[in-house]
Amino acid sequence: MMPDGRLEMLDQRRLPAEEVWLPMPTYEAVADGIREMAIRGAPAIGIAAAYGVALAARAIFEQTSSADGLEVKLAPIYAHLAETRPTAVNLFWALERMKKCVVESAVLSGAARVERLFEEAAAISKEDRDNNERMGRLGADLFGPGTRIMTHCNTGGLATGGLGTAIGIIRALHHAGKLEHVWIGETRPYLQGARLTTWECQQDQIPSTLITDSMAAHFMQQGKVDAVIVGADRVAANGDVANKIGTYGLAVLCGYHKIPFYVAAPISTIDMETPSGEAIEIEQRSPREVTHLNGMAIAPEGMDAASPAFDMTPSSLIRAIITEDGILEAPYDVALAGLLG
Ligand SMILES: CSC[C@H]1O[C@H](OP(=O)(O)O)[C@H](O)[C@@H]1O
Repeated sequence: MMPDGRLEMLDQRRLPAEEVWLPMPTYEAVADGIREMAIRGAPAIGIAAAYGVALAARAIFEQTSSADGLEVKLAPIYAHLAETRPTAVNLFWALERMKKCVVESAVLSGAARVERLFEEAAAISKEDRDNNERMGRLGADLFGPGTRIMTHCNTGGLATGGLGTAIGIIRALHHAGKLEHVWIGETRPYLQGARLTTWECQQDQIPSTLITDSMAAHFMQQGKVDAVIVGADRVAANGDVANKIGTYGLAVLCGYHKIPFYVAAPISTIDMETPSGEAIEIEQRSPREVTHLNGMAIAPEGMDAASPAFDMTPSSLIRAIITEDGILEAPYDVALAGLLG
């Protein structure tokens, strides 16, 4: 959110080559940005959707000179934003929180009510930033000096409201002088690792190496990985985790190589309404994201391709789930219920 009240988002599809800020004048623009992954990352998607609701309320007020009846008038906007991507629970968590704010702000009128919604969206973003810092400190305490971490996808500032989840822990380790190296998985097909995590690590001068997804097992076998830390898009009530495609394979490799596999996730990514990983909807994206790279075909014309954007890691493969309010261990159903009281 710019000082003059305009919303802009860094177009993550253009990184690392170009830093292009996209104006987000309407909730439709926000929805397009989420759907097309200009903005991506579970917490960041939730924050963007929250601002999308506030933008819609401002448009209604400007068009009708009234902020009355927003509870009804915003219903199609919630639905439009909810249809963008199905897996990251943060999107739905943020929309529910904004719905609650809309109801509670009915005591206000006009511009004051609209301003209250922007304040709530800003609060969601700030809370995520603060949560990242707490999660970073808690996670960094798990490791000693000379730690070598492997990570997948992008879970940093581009994906959250702050320093990141898994990358927030990596940053905390680096700042504590305990991080020897980070192995960054490229994360085909969108290349969040190759394009975004590398960009963030270079900015912070974090010692790191980009590897292809197919190299992960090799470096584990070479004894060069002390732990794997990844993010999450949805944590089910039994501790199963949906995260970027390729996560499950890393967890299985960790089990074989006896390397601890950690998930870093804020409480806003925990979904106690979903009993287990089987119930999590896995987003299926365009096969073109697999058959093309920067618009250039890398597979024969007409070749079918699968493009599940996420996979599900069973809780049995997870050493601990690191949240801003504590580090959870199995049995996760008990630990999660205890955390969320
Ligand atoms: C802290 S980001 C969490 C999660 O979101 C990413 O998915 P996407 O890039 O498709 O939005 C990835 O799964 C990260 O681990």
